[in-house]
Amino acid sequence: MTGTDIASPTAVGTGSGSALLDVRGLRKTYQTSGRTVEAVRDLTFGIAAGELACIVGPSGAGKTTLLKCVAGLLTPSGGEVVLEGRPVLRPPENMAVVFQEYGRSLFPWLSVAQNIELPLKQKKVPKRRRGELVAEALESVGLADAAGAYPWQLSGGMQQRVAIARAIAYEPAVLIMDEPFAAVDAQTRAELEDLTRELWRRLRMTVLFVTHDIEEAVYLGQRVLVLSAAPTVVMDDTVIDLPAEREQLATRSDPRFAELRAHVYSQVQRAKTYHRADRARPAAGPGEGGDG
Ligand SMILES: Nc1ncnc2c1ncn2[C@@H]1O[C@H](COP(=O)(O)OP(=O)(O)OP(=O)(O)O)[C@@H](O)[C@H]1O
Repeated sequence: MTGTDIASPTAVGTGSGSALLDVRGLRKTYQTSGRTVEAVRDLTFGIAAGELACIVGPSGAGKTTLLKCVAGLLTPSGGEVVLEGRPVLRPPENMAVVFQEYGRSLFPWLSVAQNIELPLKQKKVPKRRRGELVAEALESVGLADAAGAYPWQLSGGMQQRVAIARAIAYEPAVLIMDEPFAAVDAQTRAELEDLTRELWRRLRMTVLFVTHDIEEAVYLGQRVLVLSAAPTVVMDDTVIDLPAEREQLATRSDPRFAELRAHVYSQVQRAKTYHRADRARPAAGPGEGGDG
């Protein structure tokens, strides 16, 4: 399943039946005005309960397509996504998504607290419990004082904290994050990365985190999956064997961090041309096990 053949980073098996989230032979082809775009060719991997897995890949690799299928927002052309043993056919109740575009994901006419409370109302959480969850979530992201503010009164980084608070208040089993920090400044980004890891460890959620940023993937993840250029397959799947306690300066200057970053970087470079080079060869290797 993996293109990892160097001695250092550890390759892991994927697509196991015991995973909380299983992506099995996923395919997605878009049909638009007579044009056919094969976005995802064959994706098979599994995410274990409580795991924090990062996904990287070249632009246009199909990361968003994958996440939309996982979140039940898009119907696959083939294969399936299975969550807790059940096929995902619509947005699952126990999943929350944080998108990059925080500006568009929060309702400007609702206060911060009301934004966080809205999905809880839809989930029919009793009023008293809703209040507790909103307060706890705001406290967790360091925004206890901003409950009554409106999103447009907050900085970009604060708005993204609200989006994270809304996701965790929902108490999802799986948290999907689609390039959530791409639009914030470097300092805020580092803080939000640490917040993500802290919340993940404390709340024991399963997190699937998509990013363009290889360093971010290695810093955050327990595991990094590299997708090829579209039509997409999983090219590489590497365990990030850094200590669980991560710290921006110390972790990033760890020689092991540099090795892992170099490995993932080389895989992403390979991913960019994978299909061009692969066309001449029969379909095999990374991604095998799907239905092609
Ligand atoms: N609605 C659509 N109709 C037709 N083609 C689409 C549609 N959405 C995505 N695609 C195509 O599918 C491929 C994968 O797109 P996708 O947005 O999933 O990639 P991505 O890895 O998320 O990209 P980026 O990193 O640039 O955000 C691209 O070739 C894209 O043009």
